[in-house]
Amino acid sequence: MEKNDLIVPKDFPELKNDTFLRAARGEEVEHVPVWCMRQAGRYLPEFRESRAGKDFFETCRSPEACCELTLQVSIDLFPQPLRRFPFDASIIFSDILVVPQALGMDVQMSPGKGPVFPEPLKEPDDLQRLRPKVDVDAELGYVFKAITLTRHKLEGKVPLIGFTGAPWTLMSYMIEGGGSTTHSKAKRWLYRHPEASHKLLRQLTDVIVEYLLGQVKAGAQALQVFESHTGCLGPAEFKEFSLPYLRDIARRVKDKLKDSGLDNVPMIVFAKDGHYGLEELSQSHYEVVGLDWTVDPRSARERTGGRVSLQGNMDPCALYATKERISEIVKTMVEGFGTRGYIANLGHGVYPDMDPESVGAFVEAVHTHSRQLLNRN
Ligand SMILES: Cc1c2[nH]c(c1CCC(=O)O)Cc1[nH]c(c(CCC(=O)O)c1C)Cc1[nH]c(c(CCC(=O)O)c1C)Cc1[nH]c(c(C)c1CCC(=O)O)C2
Repeated sequence: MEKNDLIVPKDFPELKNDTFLRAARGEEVEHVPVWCMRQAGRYLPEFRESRAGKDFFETCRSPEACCELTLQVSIDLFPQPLRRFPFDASIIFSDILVVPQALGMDVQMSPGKGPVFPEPLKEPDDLQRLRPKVDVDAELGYVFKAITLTRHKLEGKVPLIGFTGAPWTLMSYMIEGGGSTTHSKAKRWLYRHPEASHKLLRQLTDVIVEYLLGQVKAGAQALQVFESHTGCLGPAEFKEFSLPYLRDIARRVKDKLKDSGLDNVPMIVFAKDGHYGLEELSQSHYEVVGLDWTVDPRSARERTGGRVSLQGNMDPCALYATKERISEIVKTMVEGFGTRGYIANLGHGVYPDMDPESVGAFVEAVHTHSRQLLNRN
């Protein structure tokens, strides 16, 4: 790709539904916007069909495939039954592990097992295996291309969210070599090799900042930072090894957007199971804090003191309930958060065995109940 492709303003179609962006900024809305993490995922038969027999990261490297997978759930582009739900935002199809790949690590997606790093980092000396300087445009330009293409093809129907994994979550994958319940190999580094840990976290942060900027230049209208592995840290480790980098990312992305004359975009931080850090997260330069289902909506509002919009947080497993029960749960959730400065979502991704109809019921319940509440006020 030509370098210049990445910075040209691209005459994108005008945005028609900006409810998600308004809610992120705490502005008035006609209904509460809703989207789901992993909304373009294996719970959809059409997704399984398009992905069938194809290597996961090869799919990620194809802008056309990423665009199609994103659009499948997002807009009225395909004839029924392929068109799905009236989500208020779309998230680009990709993965957080493309960043360790850009740093030079091999990552495979093993069907039924999840991500695998054949040669994880074992000791601080292994940091020498990483590229000291990453040319983000060269290594991750395929994501930027996918974003530009998808933004055009969305025809302004809903905004497009870009994303990244946060430094601690990526570091833990790079050391564990895949999923883990204890994260003990990665946590061993925090306790035994704190300096090397900070070195790696800084290196990841530098790449992530460039990566997010590239996504905005390519057309992303909001950004979500996934700190999926907050739950295995305690408050002290979180404050030392996660929070400073999360803050640095938001501050640097915003400063650089300003310096480049680009408009600010709302940023969402989702630190899964990081309830202990809610106060700090709401003072970290993000417009939105994403919540998992272990946090009570009213208490989250109190603890974040109106400083940020909130996103979340229905237990994904509630999608196993009947439609009527889903509707009740959603009603309680929306009442708890209130309709202002709120983006409805699940507390984590949709699981592959979930019924698409239940996702539809969730989306409809958010729109219906929030409209009723707003009309009453
Ligand atoms: C930890 C993490 C990963 N990836 C991601 C996270 C952070 C969110 C979280 O906490 O879950 C983020 C991610 N991964 C994917 C997206 C796309 C956008 C969306 O949310 O719809 C996003 C935002 C696609 C994907 N990423 C993956 C899939 C499923 C694999 C496939 O399609 O073959 C999808 C749709 C694979 C993946 N990628 C990852 C894992 C653990 C897995 C395996 C999951 C499994 O096996 O169920 C790493």
